[in-house]
Amino acid sequence: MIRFDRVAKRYANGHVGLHELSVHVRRGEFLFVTGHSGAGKSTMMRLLLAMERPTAGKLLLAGQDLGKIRNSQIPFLRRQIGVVFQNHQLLFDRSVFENVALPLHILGLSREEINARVSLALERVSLRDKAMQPPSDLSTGQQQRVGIARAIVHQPALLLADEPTGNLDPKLAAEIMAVFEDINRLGTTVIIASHDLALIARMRHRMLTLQRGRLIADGEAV
Ligand SMILES: Nc1ncnc2c1ncn2[C@@H]1O[C@H](COP(=O)(O)OP(=O)(O)OP(=O)(O)O)[C@@H](O)[C@H]1O
Repeated sequence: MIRFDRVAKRYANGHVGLHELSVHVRRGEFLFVTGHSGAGKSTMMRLLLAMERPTAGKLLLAGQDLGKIRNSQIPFLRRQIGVVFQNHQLLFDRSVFENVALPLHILGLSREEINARVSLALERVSLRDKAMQPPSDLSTGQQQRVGIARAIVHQPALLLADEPTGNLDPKLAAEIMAVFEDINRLGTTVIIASHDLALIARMRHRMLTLQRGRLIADGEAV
């Protein structure tokens, strides 16, 4: 599904985000990306979202060459991707339902279709009973699950998460990871950037380790 072929990213200020990264991610995989601050994790995510372009090499996502993608094609690319942030960026003056429905309004779906898809997404994160409440009534872990529901409501093939458990205690972090595993079991490819090696080691998935923009390990965490 994703192929980084000697992809490099050098920013305009001369900082190097990635040096010649070569990685293949199959459809349906669950993958962690780890490494110290500045290792290149967010650069990988931004390249996949076409927020940045490679300065060398070739990056393919579902057959599309992201080095050559036209700006007009980027919104279509992003419809295939869901993104979860550490700071879930919910709107506190709207209900949980309305927060999750936002990406669907942008797609211009009918009211019935929106209701059905939001219900399904809230079901996946076990929050159907909270639909009409504002996010401020929810716990931190529940708010993060609303962020995940919003990221999957348009049924993306790929889910990216950048430090999704950064603010959570270990028990809540493990619960959030279990939600990602459930979503992955339904066929979505999941890529999670995380510093939390203890949590990653318990989960037994493939892990890429980056160091100063270079891939230094690729395999199950031990
Ligand atoms: N927009 C930018 N402009 C210039 N340099 C950047 C930019 N974004 C990242 N970099 C540089 O690229 C390198 C990799 O940064 P990146 O943010 O990808 O690392 P990271 O592994 O996600 O770190 P963190 O865990 O702190 O988020 C760093 O040297 C950083 O300074």
